[in-house]
Parts: sequence; C-alpha cells; structure tokens
Amino acid sequence: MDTFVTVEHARRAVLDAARPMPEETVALRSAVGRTLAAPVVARGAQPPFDTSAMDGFAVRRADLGDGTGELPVAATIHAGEVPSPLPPGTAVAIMTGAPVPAGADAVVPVERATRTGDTVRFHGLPEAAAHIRHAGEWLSNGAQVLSAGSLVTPGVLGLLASVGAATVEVRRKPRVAVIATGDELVDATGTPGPGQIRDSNGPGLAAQVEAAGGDVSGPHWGRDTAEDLARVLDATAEADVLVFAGGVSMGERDLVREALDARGAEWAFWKVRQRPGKPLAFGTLDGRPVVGLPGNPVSAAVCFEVYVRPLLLAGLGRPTDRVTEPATLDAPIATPAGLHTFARVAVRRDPDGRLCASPAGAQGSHVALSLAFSDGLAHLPADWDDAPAGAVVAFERWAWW
Ligand SMILES: Nc1nc2c(c(=O)[nH]1)N[C@H]1C(S)=C(S)[C@@H](COP(=O)(O)OP(=O)(O)OC[C@H]3O[C@@H](n4cnc5c(N)ncnc54)[C@H](O)[C@@H]3O)O[C@H]1N2
Ligand code: MOO
Repeated sequence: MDTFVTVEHARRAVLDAARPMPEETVALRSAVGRTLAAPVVARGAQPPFDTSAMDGFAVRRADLGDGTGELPVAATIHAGEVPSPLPPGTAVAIMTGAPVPAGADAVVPVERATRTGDTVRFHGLPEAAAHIRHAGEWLSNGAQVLSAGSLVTPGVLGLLASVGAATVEVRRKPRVAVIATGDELVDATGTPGPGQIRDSNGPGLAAQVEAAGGDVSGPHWGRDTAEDLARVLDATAEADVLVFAGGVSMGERDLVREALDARGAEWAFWKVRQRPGKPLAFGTLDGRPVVGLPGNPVSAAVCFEVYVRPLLLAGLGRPTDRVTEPATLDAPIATPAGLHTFARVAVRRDPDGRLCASPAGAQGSHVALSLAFSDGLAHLPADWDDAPAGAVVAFERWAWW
C-alpha cells in the first residue's frame, strides 16, 4: 500500500478501481437522472413530415404573382390532420404544427395576409419554403441522437420521448453502503446524552450518494469494536461500494481499516497530502471499492465530492473531469505547505465580471457551517505555503444539485 500520497495519485487510484455498472432497461418516465448505457438512435425522422411553423396560409408561390393578389381559401388544416394536396390557384388555412399539403411551397403568416370570408389577400411574396419545417430537417431516421454515458436530464428525457424511446437502456445505480462509525453517535433525530453527538455524516453522505446518482444502503452505524464492524460488513455484502466515515485515523478505537483487513481488503493508499481529509483510506474488498472517510464532517463531505462522486460517475460511464474556473481570493486562506487545501468558499462576481471567492467561515474540519454556506471548493495547491488576498485559485463549484 502507498502511504501519504498526493491528491493526483489518490484520484487516479480511486478511478482505477471503478467498475462499470451493469445495464438495465427502464421505462422512459423513470429514466430521468439515470445514465445511458447505450447510444440512442432516432426511430423516425424529426420533424416526421413537412410541418407549418406558423398559423397562416399554405400557398404555391407561383400562384401569388407579385404577392399582393387574392386567392380562394380551399380548406383549413389543423395539427393532427392529414391534408389533401393543395388545389392549384388556391390557398389553405394552416395551423402551426399541421402537415403542409403536397404542392405548397411556402406558408404566409396570418399577420401578412387579410382574410375576408373565403378569400385571402396577401401583403407580399413569401420567400421560397418560408415557415415550412421540412421532414428530417433536424434529425434523420436512424441517426444517433445521444451517446452512451449521457445523463438523462429533463431536456434529454423530452428528446428521448420525441424519438420514440419508450424504454431506455441505463446503467444500474451503484448500491452504496454508507456506514457511520463511532460510539459517540446517536441518531440525528435523537437526543445526545453526555459525551454523545448526533450523527451528521450518515444523513449527509446518504444525500451525497443520491445526488451523485447512487442508491443508498443505510446509513448503517458501526460501533468502535471489531465485532460490530464485522456485523456491519456482513449487513452490507450486497453493496457495490462501501463508504465508511470515522475511525480511520490513529486513535485506539479507529478500527475500520483493521476490520477490513480481517476480511482481506487490499489498500491502495492511506493518507493523502490534503486538508481536510488527510487520513483518507481507499482500497477494495472482494473487488468492491471501499472508502474510509475521515470522521470530521467537513472532511467526510469534501472527500466524498473529490473522490467518491467521481468513482460513482466512472462506474456509470459519465465524465469525471474536474470543472474549475479561476477565482480571485477576497481574503487570505491559511494553507499548510505540502498539503493541497480544499477551502470552502462562497463566490460572487465583482463589477468587472471577475469571479471572487471568500472563505465560507472558519475552515476547521469540524465546522459544518462551511459546507452549508459555500458554493464550492477553492483548490490551494500543495506547493503553496500561503494563499493571500488577490491570489487566483481554481474554483470548483459543488456539483451536488
Ligand atoms: N494523532 C492523530 N490524531 C488525529 C490525526 C492524526 O493524523 N494523528 N488526524 C486528525 C484528522 S486530520 C482527522 S480528519 C481525524 C479523523 O479521524 P477519524 O476518521 O478516525 O474519525 P473519528 O476519530 O471517528 O472522528 C473524528 C471527529 O469526527 C466526529 N464524527 C465522527 N463521525 C461523525 C458523525 N457520523 N457525525 C458527526 N460527527 C462525527 C467525531 O466525533 C470526532 O470529533 O482524526 C484526527 N486525529
Ligand atoms: O485532515 Mo482532517 O480532515 O483535517 O480534520
């Protein structure tokens, strides 16, 4: 096992352990938030037929002379109807979305015509093909619409519906066991006794799993004993990924790594040159990724976003690149030389449109306020020994929406 690795090393090791989730088929309506396992091909062209883009009159331009004459109105075509061919020397009233009749080569909007009874007078000659959306104009039958690895957003869902994807091949959601450890913990809805605190990592990490596209098992609790951690490992045998929080540091009752060793876990690293989250442990148990997040709530949440979210995305076939933008620090942030600092910052635009970042309160790894009030992380590289006001940092927005 590598000990005390860099952030880059740790990130690579985590992504290397990602396993592709199996495919499953879901109904269209259930596909939102899921990731496509296969490319989607259009069943039929879009638009499927020549269609009017305006409420107006379908005409044959040759019938209009200089464009200011009159034509009899032969029929009205509504959306959903099937029109007869346009009789020569006539116009037909046509509604937006209705099929354009054979023979028509332009649509004149109602605003550019005056209808009196069964005749219509035009105010000018339309351009060729004006306001006609041609069959297959933006999608031809059989064309690939979406690639594997695409996230099904509400916008994508509408597109899937329009191209006839009644069911969708998606990656199964990774089942992620969240295990909060510590004898001091009581349920978040409970009242802590002397020496006890409410479990905040369990609910917080469970929410992070769901926001990253996973299915949560738990949160489970493990007491600080080998026996109880063994019990939890048995209870989480079905999970694709195990996420422990707490019990990974140097304390006498930091037993998570030992409990996993007893089951034959293989460790990729323990300790990362970062703050918060230095004691982060990562490995595999029977081929399943196992993460030992440090127990301090800020460390646990930040390490989840930096390492576990990309691990889950990689299993889904989604991109894992970090998206950062430059931001100028409004105030100095302490950063120890040799450790990459993930500072929680709030951002705003200054009058010149520059992105400016301020520390979101105290940066201690136990001060959960900084998670709640930040927009994301400012990366302060390990070779910096200070981050003064005015320094330009890489800002990474929280991706948990
Ligand atoms: N001698 C050393 N001590 C510590 C070191 C070190 O290098 N040498 N590292 C410190 C750092 S940094 C961190 S981070 C913590 C991580 O410790 P553990 O992962 O073993 O976590 P615990 O000791 O179990 O808990 C730490 C802290 O967090 C609170 N906690 C734990 N679980 C929860 C929860 N589910 N909800 C809310 N709060 C939780 C716990 O009560 C502790 O206060 O170790 C340092 N020590
Ligand atoms: O590395 Mo620990 O996560 O700062 O508190």
